Amino acid sequence: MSLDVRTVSASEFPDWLKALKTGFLKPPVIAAEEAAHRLRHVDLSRVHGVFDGGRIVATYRSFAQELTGVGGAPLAANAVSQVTVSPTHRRRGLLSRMITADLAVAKERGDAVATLIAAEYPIYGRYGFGPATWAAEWAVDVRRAGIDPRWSGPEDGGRIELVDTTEIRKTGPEVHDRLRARQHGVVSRQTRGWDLVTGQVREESYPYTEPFSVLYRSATGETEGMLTYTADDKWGDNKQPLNTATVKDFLALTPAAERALWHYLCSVDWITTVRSGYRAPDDLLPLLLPDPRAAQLITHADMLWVRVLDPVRLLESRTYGASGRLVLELRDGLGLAGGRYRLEAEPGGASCAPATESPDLVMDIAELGTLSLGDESVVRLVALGRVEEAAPGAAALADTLLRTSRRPWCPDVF
Ligand SMILES: CC(=O)SCCNC(=O)CCNC(=O)[C@H](O)C(C)(C)COP(=O)(O)OP(=O)(O)OC[C@H]1O[C@@H](n2cnc3c(N)ncnc32)[C@H](O)[C@@H]1OP(=O)(O)O
Repeated sequence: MSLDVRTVSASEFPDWLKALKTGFLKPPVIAAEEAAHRLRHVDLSRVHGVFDGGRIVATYRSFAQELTGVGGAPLAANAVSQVTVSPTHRRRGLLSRMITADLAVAKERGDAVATLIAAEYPIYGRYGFGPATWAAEWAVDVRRAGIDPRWSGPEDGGRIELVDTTEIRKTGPEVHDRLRARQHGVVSRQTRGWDLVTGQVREESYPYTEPFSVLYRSATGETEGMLTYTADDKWGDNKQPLNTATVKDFLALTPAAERALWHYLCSVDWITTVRSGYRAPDDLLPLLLPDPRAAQLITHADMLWVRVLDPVRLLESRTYGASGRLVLELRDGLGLAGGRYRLEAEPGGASCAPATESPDLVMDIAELGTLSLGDESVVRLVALGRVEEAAPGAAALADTLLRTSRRPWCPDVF
């Protein structure tokens, strides 16, 4: 029987969710209320399923997103999510069928990039995605960190306030939007995401524990940071506290807010371990501790993957720390964004246009995705054999132009 790839109707959506749960190894049941809530937050014209007779055996969804590029300009992104193929139908090319069709539509629509968080590293490179941001997680042994046990709040005139999650639901989106305007790698967060992380909507598929919530307000009263965390209420023998605080959401708009919120969390009485959640690999956390070795790196892995659809828009919309000219030859097996482009970059702006002269650098489109947010070194990619340096010195010049002093960060999993 032939397999039918098509969009899903509202009445088919609960079955689509069951197929999604099957692919993600979650119990394949869905409460009517959860299905109804999820339905309100999807654009069904971008929800695809593969039908085998009456059964949905693969799921795929994309949605409109904004990704902050280097320098703060938003890029229109096709966010790819909820990709599954049931174990009965794996490795017959179903993912390839769904994603190649969707990327072509995204290109047609004019999206600059496609984005996703990869469940497993080896899946998406073949479709032109490259890892563009990385995430690190630390476990801090608070007792060894050397923080002054008498600390009682920021010394810079700022304040840390405990608030209810209803306040986070109100204030959080604005903090996130302000962060997005200044931090490359951040993606827009969906309303449903805010409802779930603040417990406004409870679903069986999203186990929720009410977190502790704090805001950092600067000396002038501006809200410049928010933190939510849970604690596990654990005690050891001999009545010693052994509590782990786990960060759920940590958004800081300024270094002062970032320092104050970490200092606060590492100073809560009874907390002996802090798990940081996924942070940028150059987060201030380890180095702001008097003894950075108290922070053990427990995760270091790829986070946001980017698939460039429009190299001209990507390269013209970002800022550059230096001036230079490079001709890039991009190879694209899906025929969406390949070609030769001349980039003329200056701190004040850049132009990028199709070119005919010989290239300085030759790479697959996935490598441009990896370089898209300024995180990776072209010199390193040349050393790995993933970028060809056709003109001597071009890789070093590209690093001077493309890399950023602070690393990109994507706080959201979608
Ligand atoms: C953005 C997100 O939603 S991430 C979530 C992704 N989903 C999951 O991880 C859930 C569990 N896994 C699955 O549902 C499926 O295995 C999928 C969706 C990852 C792959 O679906 P399939 O239909 O089996 O992929 P498809 O047959 O199109 O494979 C295309 C190619 O990718 C390769 N591939 C697919 N999945 C994987 C994987 N997990 N690891 C390594 N290679 C893989 C295939 O071998 C094939 O290679 P080839 O072109 O050299 O022959």
